Formats: sequence, C-alpha cells, structure tokens
Amino acid sequence: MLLTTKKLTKAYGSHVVVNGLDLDVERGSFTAILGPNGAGKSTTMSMLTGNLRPSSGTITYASGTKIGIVFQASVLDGNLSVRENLVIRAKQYKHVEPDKIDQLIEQLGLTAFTTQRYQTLSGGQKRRVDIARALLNAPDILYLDEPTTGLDIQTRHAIWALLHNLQTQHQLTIVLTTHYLDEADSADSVFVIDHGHVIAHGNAASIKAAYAPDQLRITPANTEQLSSRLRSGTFKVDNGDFIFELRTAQAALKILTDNQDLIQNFQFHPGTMDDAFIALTGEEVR
Ligand SMILES: Nc1ncnc2c1ncn2[C@@H]1O[C@H](COP(=O)(O)OP(=O)(O)OP(=O)(O)O)[C@@H](O)[C@H]1O
Repeated sequence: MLLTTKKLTKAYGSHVVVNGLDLDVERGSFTAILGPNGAGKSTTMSMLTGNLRPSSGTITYASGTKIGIVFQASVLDGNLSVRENLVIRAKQYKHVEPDKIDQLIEQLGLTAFTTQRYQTLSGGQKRRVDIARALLNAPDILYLDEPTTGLDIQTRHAIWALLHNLQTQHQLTIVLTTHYLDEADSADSVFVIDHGHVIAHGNAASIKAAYAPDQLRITPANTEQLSSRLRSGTFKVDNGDFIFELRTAQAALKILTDNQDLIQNFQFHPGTMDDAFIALTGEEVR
C-alpha cells in the first residue's frame, strides 16, 4: 500500500467530523472519495495531505512518497501568465528538472495558452494549469479536491481522461473527491463516506451490485394472468405496472422471455451510482 490510515479521526470540540476512518490506497490506483455535503471529505483530504492535524489515528505513507495537491480554490496568480505561474511555483521546490515545465505544458495541452494570463483562461484550462502546478515536483500521489466541480460535461470528461492518462502512462496514484457520481464508475476504488465513517468501499461495480439493483418495469397486457403466473412477492405494483428489483440483466431477460405473451411494454433501468448513493446516504438535503 502507498497509503494506509487507521482510525483517522478529527473532532472540533464535541463535533466529530471524521470518525475512525480506515483507508487503503494502492500504488498506481485511482481512488474516489464520495459523500454528501458535510460528510468529511475535505477534512479527510486536509489530514492526508498534512494540512490539518488529526485528533487521533494514524496516516502511514510508503517511505519517500511525494505528494501533489490540487486545491479546490486555485493558488495561482490571476495576473501572471501560465508559464510565469509555473516558473514561480517551480522555484518553491528543491529539485524540479529543467525541462519539467515544458514537459507539463505539453502533457496537459497548455501549449496554446502559455503567455495568457491565468485569470483569462476558461474553467477547464485553469484546472489543467492547477494540475500542472501540482505535478511540478513529480509526486507519487496526486490529491484533487473536487477537480471537476462547476465544469461543463465535455470539460469534465477531458479532465477525467487526463487524470486516467496520468495514472496509466505515468504510474501516478490519484485520490480525489467528487460530487459527480458517474465519475466514480471508472475508479479502481471508491470510498463512500458519511458522518465521517466509511459506509461502503469497493469498485463502482461492486457498490452498485450491493446497493443499486437493476429495475425492470413491465406493463402487463393481461394483469390477472401475468400476476397469477408470477410468484407473488417477487414484484411490486406501481400504477398498474409490475416492478422487479433484480441483480442482473439476465434475470430481466428471463422474466421477459418467459412471459412475453402477457407483456405489453417494458423498461429496464440498470442500477447507477446515483441510486447506490441515495440508498446509502438517504434522500434528505444536508
Ligand atoms: N474548522 C472547522 N471547525 C468546525 N467544524 C468544521 C471545521 N471544518 C469543517 N467542519 C465541519 O466538518 C464537517 C465536514 O466538513 P467537510 O468540509 O470535511 O465536508 P465535505 O464532505 O468536504 O463537504 P462538501 O462536499 O460540502 O465540501 C462539516 O459539518 C463542517 O461544518
């Protein structure tokens, strides 16, 4: 493991905001931390990055691990150009290879903007410069606190592709928080946290399988006959439709083929991370 936490806890007075978190992050993995507002994600990240002292518990990195951080609010100077910002930031580290800035500019697709002032860039372009800044010291692990919040869907996809590229081509370990649950679909490891606890952990597929069943909705051609053919208790009735919660698409296919003579219409809805998230954390707004 590159990183392990044991019983990581942060309390402000009697308010325990991170409550005994056990996290494991494997070298080279892509980890997403999900949770509703106020769940403790940013507090956790601040502790992992050394910006906040835990109340108790331990954080252990493999020896020599270098950390890069992309903060929610940029730390760059809006009046300086992309290159000027990177040059100034590079001076804050002991060893930045001489061609590192050019390399990052190219890698992050910033070549066309090098002389443009940071504050005049679009949201997605800014994010890419923020990421370049965090990579100056060639970190082993890159933390990003909600890197795609406020970006349009195309830009979110582009940032996500960029992060996956950094992971696979450059063996970077990535840990990020996000509110966009669909983004967690491609993470190797997902921690869902709420009230400072890990309430689910696995990859997106295992979390969906456990907490977000697939749904099959059938409009019967003949309600009585279909009802008497099916085992009672295997479905609910909603507005005359029969609703099944299933583990696999195969199970849906079987119901449909076995009963196609009595079915007028159907809809199949595969379980999503949104469904799993609501099942885990409830509907109420925090
Ligand atoms: N310095 C502080 N003093 C007191 N309470 C704090 C402090 N910092 C955070 N909290 C509380 O800790 C809880 C967790 O906050 P945190 O910012 O970690 O949540 P989050 O999961 O990142 O939420 P969001 O998705 O809204 O960013 C919140 O209830 C917040 O009010």
